[in-house]
Amino acid sequence: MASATEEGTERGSWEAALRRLLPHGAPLPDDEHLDYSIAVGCDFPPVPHHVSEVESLEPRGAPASVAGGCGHSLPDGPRFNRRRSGDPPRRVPAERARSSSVACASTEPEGGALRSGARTSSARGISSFSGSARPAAVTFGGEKDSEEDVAGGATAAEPAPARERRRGVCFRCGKGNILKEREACLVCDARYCSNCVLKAMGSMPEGRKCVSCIGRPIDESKRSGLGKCSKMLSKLCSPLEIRQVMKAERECPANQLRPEQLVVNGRPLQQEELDEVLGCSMPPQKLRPGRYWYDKDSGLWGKEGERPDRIISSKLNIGGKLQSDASNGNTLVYINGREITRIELKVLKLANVQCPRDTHFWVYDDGSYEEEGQNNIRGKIWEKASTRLICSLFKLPTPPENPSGSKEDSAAFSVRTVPEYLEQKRVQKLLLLGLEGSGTSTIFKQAKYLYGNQFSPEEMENMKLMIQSSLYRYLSTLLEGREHFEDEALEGKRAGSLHYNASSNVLGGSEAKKHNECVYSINQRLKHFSDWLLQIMAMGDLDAFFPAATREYAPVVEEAWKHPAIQETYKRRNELHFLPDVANYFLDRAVEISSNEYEPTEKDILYAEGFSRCNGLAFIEFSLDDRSQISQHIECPHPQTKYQLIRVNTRGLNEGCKLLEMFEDVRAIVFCVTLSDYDQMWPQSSGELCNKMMASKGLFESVANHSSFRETPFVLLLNKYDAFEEKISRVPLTVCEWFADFSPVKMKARERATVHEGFKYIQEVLKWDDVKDENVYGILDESFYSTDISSSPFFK
Ligand SMILES: Nc1nc2c(ncn2[C@@H]2O[C@H](COP(=O)(O)OP(=O)(O)OP(=O)(O)O)[C@@H](O)[C@H]2O)c(=O)[nH]1
Ligand SMILES: [Mg+2]
Repeated sequence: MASATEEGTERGSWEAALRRLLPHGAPLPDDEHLDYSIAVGCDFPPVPHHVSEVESLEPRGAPASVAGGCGHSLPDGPRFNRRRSGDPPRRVPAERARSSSVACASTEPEGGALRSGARTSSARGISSFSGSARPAAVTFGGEKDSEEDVAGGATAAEPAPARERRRGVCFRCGKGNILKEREACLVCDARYCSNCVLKAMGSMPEGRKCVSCIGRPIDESKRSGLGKCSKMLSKLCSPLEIRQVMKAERECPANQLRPEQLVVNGRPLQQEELDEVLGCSMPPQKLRPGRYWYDKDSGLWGKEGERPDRIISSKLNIGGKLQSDASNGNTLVYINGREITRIELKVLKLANVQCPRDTHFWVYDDGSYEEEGQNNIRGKIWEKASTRLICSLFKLPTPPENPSGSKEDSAAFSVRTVPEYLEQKRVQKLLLLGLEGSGTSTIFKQAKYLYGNQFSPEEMENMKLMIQSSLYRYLSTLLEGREHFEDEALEGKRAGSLHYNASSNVLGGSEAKKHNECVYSINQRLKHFSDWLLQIMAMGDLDAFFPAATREYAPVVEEAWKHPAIQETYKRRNELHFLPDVANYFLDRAVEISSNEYEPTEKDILYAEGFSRCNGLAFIEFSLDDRSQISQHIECPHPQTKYQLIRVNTRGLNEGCKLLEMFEDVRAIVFCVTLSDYDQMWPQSSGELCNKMMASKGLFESVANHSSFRETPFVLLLNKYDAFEEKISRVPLTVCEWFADFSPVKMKARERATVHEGFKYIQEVLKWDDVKDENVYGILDESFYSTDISSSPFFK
């Protein structure tokens, strides 16, 4: 009853107001045909004269905040939003319309809001944003506006207002579908379309937050995305604005961790302790609220109950006393009082540290260690490269190679902000994989040359032996092919002459010889050599004969290679599936290569198959020091981001790819496929031959489906494009059934420029992956970013 009376009064008053607007005596339009006026906000060019400004109102007792905030320009959408009697209350869109009908006083944060529609590239005073109190704004009219607009009085610890969510719908205009990009509020996760985001977030003094969420703490799941710009925002704002907003997002006090959120060695931190952790030269990365343990002497740091996660600066006075069960170890071996975990013990043993049960070690921050009470340093744990590699494989931390104790470094650190510093310290692991012959070693070697790593004398020696022994491998493939072609040719000959022989009856000695020889025939001496070599190859004993046999047989190798029968065989190399196209490059110089004095040139090294004879695991670290075109608009990893390129020999990958479990934490997998393999054959594990491209596909699928890489981005490199181009005119692509939907990166591993471009491309993929990091923007937000790599300048 009461509401019916209210509605009657409301109706009477707006009718009276309308009557005053209409010409005298004009009838009121009936409800159904009533045409509402719509006022739309627009940005006019600035007027040349000064327009006096109205002081903002600060009504006493009025709620001091606005939902769906706005800047100076009028928000677009209806100014009047009158509900007709009888209409059901609209849900989310109605609330949004209400917030857009709110008029804002001109008290936006200093520097001005990013204006709707128009982009301003003027610099904004970020320092004045940070932590400044929220400006008051006046609200007019809407029913119960104050209910959701309480941020002005919010304290940092207050939870964000719950918002009604509808997937894919913009929280402000209510439009959109799940495929459209949305920018999310770091506090309440409200998502806005590109038309509304600047209106809803204003000038973003604390980064991407709705105006009503300013001053509130961020949703912790979004912490790792602080300061990482989205594609959407980078399109809407100028690079300068982006930099400032992202800086504010990273550095404003409201977005920082609070000390009590961190419990170290069982005790919550005080503000000074948190400052000490964040301000030290090696702070923990991606710090999130939680319980941690910290070993002051070694700098080891980890989550409570877990193995060490990293090494941070030592000697920080933070938290409580380190407990023996801090990492939940059960090995009866102790480091600085903490019982270490099984994995740590394993690594210590691999590093040749004697550690029987009940050993108590003191370990210092440089890795030197001694047994408790013995006063005798026994060595340094992380000194050897092999130990560091093992640690990185088992995901155990190692101290930086160049300890940052040096004066220069600490001075540099102190002027940098912590987030910048953290970006720099990141080492992103890239795993390089591919079927044998796919060029992984060549890319690895190119990366080594490109990014300033030298081959050690030991590696050079290995390479030399590898090249020398490969001569025999190539020759044996040719000799085997020769035998086969010879048999084939003689059989044909015999079959052809059967009729002739039968009629002529007798065959003289020279005639018989003619019929037992063909272009593929060789003399007795070479035949002996051929039989010997093929026998060794069949037994898989090639390596046992080298380097001893190398020099001794070099002239025979040369003679065999130059023999017309072998040259004829070489002409049919397409039929010899295991003869690589570099065979002639090395066989032409058999004597020179076999000599003791031979030193492989850079070209020889790149042309050689593989990296070393044992072809095990290899890794290098490098950083890309330039910024690509794409990264100009998107906040990207610091140019000093380090990459660790790990190359694994795929021969070790059989048996369910168990080895791959060690590489769970790689940031990306670079999988190489040789384009020119589409007509090659390859022996499967059963020994049966199959198309090599299909074998590559099989390996790719098994790696891509491996449980360790569910979230890992893959980059597919289609390699040996030059060989492919040459082949495609001769052999139709249709001989292979696999050419479906993938996004290729073409690569000529022998050309440095393309390898460099390739790595820059990989860098971009990682950046996109960072941007879409689901922790940051919500798991279901598939629409948030676009990885349309065809827009990449590196996509050719
Ligand atoms: N034509 C051509 N040959 C290439 C290219 N990249 C590599 N190769 C050659 O292909 C052969 C095999 O390359 P590798 O780098 O050994 O490939 P891999 O088999 O993945 O590496 P390993 O498993 O260590 O042997 C070598 O002779 C390379 O010189 C390329 O882009 N074009
Ligand atoms: Mg190889």
